[in-house]
Amino acid sequence: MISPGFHDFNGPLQLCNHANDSNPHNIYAFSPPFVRRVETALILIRHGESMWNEKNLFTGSVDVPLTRRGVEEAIEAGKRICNIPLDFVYTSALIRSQMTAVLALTQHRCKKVPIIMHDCSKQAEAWSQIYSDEAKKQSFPVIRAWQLNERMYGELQGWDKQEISKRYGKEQVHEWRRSYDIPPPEGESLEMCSQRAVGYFKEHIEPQLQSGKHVMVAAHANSLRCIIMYLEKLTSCEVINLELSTGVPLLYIYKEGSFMKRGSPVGPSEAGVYALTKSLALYRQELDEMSC
Ligand SMILES: O=C(O)[C@H](O)COP(=O)(O)O
Repeated sequence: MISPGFHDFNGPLQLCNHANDSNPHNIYAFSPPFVRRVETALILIRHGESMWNEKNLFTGSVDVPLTRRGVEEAIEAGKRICNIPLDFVYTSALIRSQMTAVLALTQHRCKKVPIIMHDCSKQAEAWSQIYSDEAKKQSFPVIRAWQLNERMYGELQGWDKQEISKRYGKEQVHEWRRSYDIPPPEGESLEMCSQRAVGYFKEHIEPQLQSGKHVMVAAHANSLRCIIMYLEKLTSCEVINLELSTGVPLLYIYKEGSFMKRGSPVGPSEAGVYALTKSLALYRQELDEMSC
């Protein structure tokens, strides 16, 4: 199966002759003449339900897998994003976000294979090389980064959330969980988490979007809350009310240096949930034609 053409841009703006450009995804604005402007998709997804979400325990940096329901949420999420173009996938170093990403990607209509990148040592990198260009083309590189991990919950990790509320009071616990700059005991505040998560996003993910690549990030409630705070320019007061459900993909379009939210699928299907841009609708149409 030939996969629909993903962009292969070298930079945010390129000079090109659109008259000869037969790939409908490679183009957006035509002004001024011959200047191509990049418009790319960014999907953010919090992992599906984990075994400690189910038990209502503070999890943070503890590496806990998905429940069966979490697995189902990830597959369902995959169905909702199966028509959105993707080139790169980023996850945290924690298994719950990796399970979510990989399960969701099994549903993608382009049928690419998610391949986990191993770059912890030169040998690991060398031994996981792919030598066939065709196999490379038919894969989603899955890049893991500890910087996208859940905020470190310090001495709350492993404790029941309700029990901690009884012990320290609801207000105190809400402050630890939702405030911007107050860390839980020996843990990270959202601000501290933001320094590494948003730092990584700016350094590694934003340049991919700028160069025309479509990206999915599978991460955690709080590492995503601070990334969304950055994308949507939320204040430290506004971010207090930002809640993310497990396994619900959010779609943003990156264009000319800014991020536009295009929807959060809450219904049972993609239809009427995402407002597809013209280029995303063309990508979907191409997938439809290929599967006829
Ligand atoms: O780490 C955890 O316990 C959860 O993933 C997120 O925590 P929260 O519900 O306090 O945001």
